[in-house]
Amino acid sequence: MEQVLPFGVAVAISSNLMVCLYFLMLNRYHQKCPAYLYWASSCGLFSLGASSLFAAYHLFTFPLLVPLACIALFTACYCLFIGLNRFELTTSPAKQEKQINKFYLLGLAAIGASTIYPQTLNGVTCLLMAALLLLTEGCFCRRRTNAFIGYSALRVVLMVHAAVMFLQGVMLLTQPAELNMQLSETWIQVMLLTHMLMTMSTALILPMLQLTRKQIHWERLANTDELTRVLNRRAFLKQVDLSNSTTYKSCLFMIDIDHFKRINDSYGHQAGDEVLKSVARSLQAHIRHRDVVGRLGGEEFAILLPEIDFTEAKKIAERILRGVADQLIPVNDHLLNVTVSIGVAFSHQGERDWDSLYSCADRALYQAKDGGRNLIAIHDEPLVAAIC
Ligand SMILES: Nc1nc2c(ncn2[C@@H]2O[C@H](COP(=O)(O)OP(=O)(O)OP(=O)(O)O)[C@@H](O)[C@H]2O)c(=O)[nH]1
Repeated sequence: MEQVLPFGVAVAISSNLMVCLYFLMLNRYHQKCPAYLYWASSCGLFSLGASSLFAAYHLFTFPLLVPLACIALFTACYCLFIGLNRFELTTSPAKQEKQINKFYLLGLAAIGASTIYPQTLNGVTCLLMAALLLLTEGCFCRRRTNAFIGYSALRVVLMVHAAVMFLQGVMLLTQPAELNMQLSETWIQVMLLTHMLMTMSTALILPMLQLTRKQIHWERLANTDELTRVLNRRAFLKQVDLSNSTTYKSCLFMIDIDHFKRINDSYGHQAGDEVLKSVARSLQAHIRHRDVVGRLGGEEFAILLPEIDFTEAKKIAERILRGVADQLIPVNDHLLNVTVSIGVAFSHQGERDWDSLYSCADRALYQAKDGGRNLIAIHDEPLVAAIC
């Protein structure tokens, strides 16, 4: 029996331990992200399980060492899933976690049962680990993300690890008992090396994903109007720029709540805020997927509608006018009813830049206000009578 720790096993165990320490350090700096702690546990348990297995086959004959090592290895995969789940990589974290918890308990029972036939223990554990890794991969494969490359790399590593575990499991279960011992050693080495690959890549990928997530969060905060949750003026103008560079045909709605000052004066500023929120929701409910709503300031909103023709734009403006007028907004035990006026301007072939489109839509808006409010005015067209 070889008593010296093979080089591959030693490297893999020590690198897993190093990654474990690295995640523990990250956990200290990101206390609000428990994923790091679970990942550290996963690496630690992997090293512990693998070195216990090695010891059980080469150093001691303590009967419980192999089952305990198998439990540590299986738990390492479980921690890996929980870490990813807490990192919000899955679509419905609570539901997924419940299902995996059940699978984990069943797995522990299966490991316990296979101690009756000790030669099946390693094989069963391998298969259970492969299944858990595949379930983990399956849990977040449908997730949409901006960090596509990072997530794809993570998925590939998970799948490779699962495939290795599966093959090892099948080999261990189908080989005669006398070859099992030899295979067990190979198993420990391959398993450790694939897990090392996985922990190394996730050690690089996870902090990168964390950074991307924070960036997205800050960007969203900077671009959103705090009260109404639509784009703020700056972000809206950025969208206009972007749209101008990709489309020629666009339309702008300028929308202003009628007699909004009266609402503030009669019901208070907070009631006014509720009205602003309701109107913003109503605008968003009546536009197309690619249209963009922004709050330009006060009670003035704008909607940019790219690639739209006259008839469709008019229909959307009518829907908005009707939708807002039909809305009953609960405010201070009252149900308020507000209306908006809409000014519309088109740039059919890119003939108008933003300034000219804005001033045309703004003039149309004043026309709608002058015409009696709750109206749509289209620039260069006769005033549209109240449609609703
Ligand atoms: N509650 C609330 N009020 C705001 C906010 N921003 C601006 N206002 C108020 O919106 C009101 C705008 O009033 P005006 O520009 O006179 O227009 P209006 O009363 O809507 O009248 P018309 O536009 O002519 O129909 C002012 O009283 C502002 O104080 C806000 O964030 N919350």
